[in-house]
Amino acid sequence: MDVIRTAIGLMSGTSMDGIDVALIRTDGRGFIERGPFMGVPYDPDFRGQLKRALELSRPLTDRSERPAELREIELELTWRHAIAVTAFMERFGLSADAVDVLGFHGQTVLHHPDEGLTIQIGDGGELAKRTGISVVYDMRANDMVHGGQGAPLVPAYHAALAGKFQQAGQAVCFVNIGGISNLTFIGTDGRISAFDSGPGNTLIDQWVEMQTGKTYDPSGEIGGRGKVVASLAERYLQSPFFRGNIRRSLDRGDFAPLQPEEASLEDGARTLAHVAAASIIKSASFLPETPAIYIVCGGGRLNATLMAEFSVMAERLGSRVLTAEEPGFDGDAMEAEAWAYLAVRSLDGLPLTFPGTTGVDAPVSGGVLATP
Ligand SMILES: Nc1ncnc2c1ncn2[C@@H]1O[C@H](COP(=O)(O)OP(=O)(O)OP(=O)(O)O)[C@@H](O)[C@H]1O
Ligand SMILES: CC(=O)N[C@H]1[C@@H]2OC[C@@H](O2)[C@@H](O)[C@@H]1O[C@H](C)C(=O)O
Repeated sequence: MDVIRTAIGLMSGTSMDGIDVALIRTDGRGFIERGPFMGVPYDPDFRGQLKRALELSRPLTDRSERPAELREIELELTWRHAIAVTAFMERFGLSADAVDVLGFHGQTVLHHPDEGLTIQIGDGGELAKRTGISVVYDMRANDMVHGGQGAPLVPAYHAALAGKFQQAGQAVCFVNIGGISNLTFIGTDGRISAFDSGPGNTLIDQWVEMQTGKTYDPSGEIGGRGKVVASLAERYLQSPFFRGNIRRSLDRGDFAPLQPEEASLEDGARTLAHVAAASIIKSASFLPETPAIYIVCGGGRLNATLMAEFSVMAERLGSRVLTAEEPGFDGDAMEAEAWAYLAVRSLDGLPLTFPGTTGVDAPVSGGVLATP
């Protein structure tokens, strides 16, 4: 029998809004028992430091390079993860020896898949030392070495969750609407097809923050009061990214922010919510078939304006749209759970990525193990 391990996944995503912490028990294969979840938001000062890390990383050409200021931010990020793990274990009454492994994503500061360069800051060795728990980190690099785009990695977990839909003969597509959105299609025959689908919340967040100081559009209510400016929407939707399914993954900076003079606050938020929804539909045209069901995860599912647009577009094409919670998942915890799952797979040398997910030449494992 395969070993069942207890793993905690740690995700600091492209929205840079905080650390998601989730626990699962899994054999890294078909057995998954989902445990508790906790979100630890970043304060504005640290969000500022992460934005600075993106700037500092722009000129880097070697993924291990750490200019002094970037290294300081990396250590601060790592310590914040250690504090988040400790708080999580205290809250849920767990001791360090009850957890086999931490799956540590770190923070993506640069992602140029066409150049084979992806950089995540986060020091796995330091995290293992601080928490007393083994850490699997740097899970994207080996995929790139083998011809993949280094993202998305969550599809292996989505596929493991999709069993019940497969048994019901339904082709299902997970949609993660984070800073960037990504899709995982699982056919009735188990076939996986996955890729980033376009801008998610990042453009909306940047727009709302620039105009109001709020970091996002709560429930999509600002956008809900606006109208779509077709010419602006088209500017995004005519991007070459949507013309072919060659580039499977995106960088946070691939779509330029809307400029303040280009729209009113409300119309800008509405237009960008429309762009986020339409991007998913455009990219979904490259899936092997139209999914019977979309399962929506990530913070974007809480933007009612975006969700209303997406539901209308998807239903017109014959698909049903469910939030992750409707079939019993947790849309906030999904990526952190996935990082826990991938860490366990890494320990067992199982593939993390597949030709149908990152475009890697053949299924490969990945991740680096650090012990306390
Ligand atoms: N209540 C809410 N109403 C509207 N939008 C929300 C709400 N809560 C979160 N969001 C949006 O979700 C974003 C965070 O989503 P999430 O945590 O899924 O992204 P991420 O994991 O950082 O990104 P990625 O998946 O690209 O790595 C926020 O930046 C915000 O735009
Ligand atoms: C390079 C990188 O960090 N990419 C993220 C980003 O955020 C969403 C999308 O773009 C996805 O490709 C990926 O994250 C998820 C967790 C993944 O790898 O599956």
